Amino acid sequence: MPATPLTESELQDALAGLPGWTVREGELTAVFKADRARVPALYAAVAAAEDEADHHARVTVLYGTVGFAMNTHDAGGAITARDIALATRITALADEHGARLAPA
Ligand SMILES: C[C@H](O)[C@H](O)[C@H]1CNC2=NC(N)=NC(=O)C2=N1
Repeated sequence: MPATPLTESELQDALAGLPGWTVREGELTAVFKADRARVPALYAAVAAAEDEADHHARVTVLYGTVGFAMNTHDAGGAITARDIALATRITALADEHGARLAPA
């Protein structure tokens, strides 16, 4: 998958398909409310997806929430299709593990 920066309109189109994800300080970001007991399994599933994609998010685990943030270092920190693809996968895994988007 190319590490080509998305144009602004490409990014807006992609975000339209990723409810709850926003660009914050240059990173594609989302926060989910999660049952702490299910966080380890969610993280393991996300880690496997990251390794499969060779693309990694910064994962922040707080009491009751799990946050994900990423951009593409190989594209100088831009948001690329790799970020969108991983965010899409993370959203599905969060849903599978009972995690729900946290209110903004
Ligand atoms: C060598 C390896 O393929 C690269 O460093 C990968 C690893 N994971 C990555 N993760 C993220 N978020 N951005 C990258 O550019 C990236 N590059």
